[in-house]
Amino acid sequence: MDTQVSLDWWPSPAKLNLFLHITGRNDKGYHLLQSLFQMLDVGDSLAFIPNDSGDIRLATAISGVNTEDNLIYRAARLLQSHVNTPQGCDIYIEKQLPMGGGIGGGSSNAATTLVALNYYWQCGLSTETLAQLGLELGADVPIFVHGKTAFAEGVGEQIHPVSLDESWYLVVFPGVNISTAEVFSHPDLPRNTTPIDWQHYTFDATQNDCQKIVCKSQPEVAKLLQWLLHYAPSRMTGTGACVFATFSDPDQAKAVQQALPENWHGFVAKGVNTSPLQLKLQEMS
Ligand SMILES: C[C@](O)(CO)[C@H](O)COP(=O)(O)OP(=O)(O)OC[C@H]1O[C@@H](n2ccc(N)nc2=O)[C@H](O)[C@@H]1O
Ligand SMILES: Nc1ncnc2c1ncn2[C@@H]1O[C@H](COP(=O)(O)OP(=O)(O)OP(=O)(O)O)[C@@H](O)[C@H]1O
Repeated sequence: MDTQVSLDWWPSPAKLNLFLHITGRNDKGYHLLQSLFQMLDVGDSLAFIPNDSGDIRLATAISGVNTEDNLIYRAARLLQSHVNTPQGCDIYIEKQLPMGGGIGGGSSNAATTLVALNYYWQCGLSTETLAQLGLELGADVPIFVHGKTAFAEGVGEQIHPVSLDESWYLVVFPGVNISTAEVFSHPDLPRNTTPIDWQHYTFDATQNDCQKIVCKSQPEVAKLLQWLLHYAPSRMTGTGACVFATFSDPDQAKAVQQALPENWHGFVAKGVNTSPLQLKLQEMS
């Protein structure tokens, strides 16, 4: 089979945390957050060929990630056992997003897998049920299943969709990977930011509570942030390492991208209120 022409690609978009406040911890030690998740129109792509054998096979390997640990494989297995289907799948991956960048690559891949296989295997699960299932794989999976730009609270499972004005983002990876678990276990991480009323959100009155300790332990992130701040309002996303700069005009974002020093790689993306994954699902239904 010529897979190049016959594969039907499903988008697996990136997100930005426009702000990230840590307001406490739950009884499992997980951090309670408030965050504004901005969906982007850029990301990875996945394609699925269902089979009757029940095997889940990753046709494309991700360097440094074992199949059993890959969130795509784990999402497929989780759904398969939840609905007890005899069906399996071959899964193709076009990876674009840097791993450990704070832009949600792995979580988004898991969400796309749940949504697409729910469609192909005709499981009939609701978006809410898929989101609850996704939470078993990672805190950010539910938000990607819903596929809406949204305020999120709790560990990311309480979601309030919002409609933001059109913005463009230059997202830059400083070339260092950051472990989410390490940031959350740092003794100096602020953990008691006063909760805000998300309906009165402004960029200037918010922050990323992880940014200070990451900038201290990874000077390259601090350097990148200082560089971008000369051009536009900028902030780290998630637990790093990517930093984004915000523009109302895509040409300005592209001009700054052109000016990036050689060791930093960035992409320009549009902020969207509905994710490309949700648009694909609507197109298929
Ligand atoms: C900070 C965010 O990037 C915001 O988008 C996410 O909430 C992180 O989500 P994620 O990468 O899906 O993280 P997970 O894979 O669920 O968790 C990785 C590790 O980070 C810690 N963790 C994660 C999320 C959270 N709300 N509190 C935590 O303490 C836990 O030790 C966990 O074992
Ligand atoms: N399909 C996948 N794509 C990317 N990473 C994966 C995948 N499956 C498992 N992982 C593991 O998850 C780790 C975190 O990757 P990911 O790209 O989700 O980080 P992130 O962008 O920091 O996410 P977040 O913003 O949710 O914290 C990787 O280092 C990798 O070991």
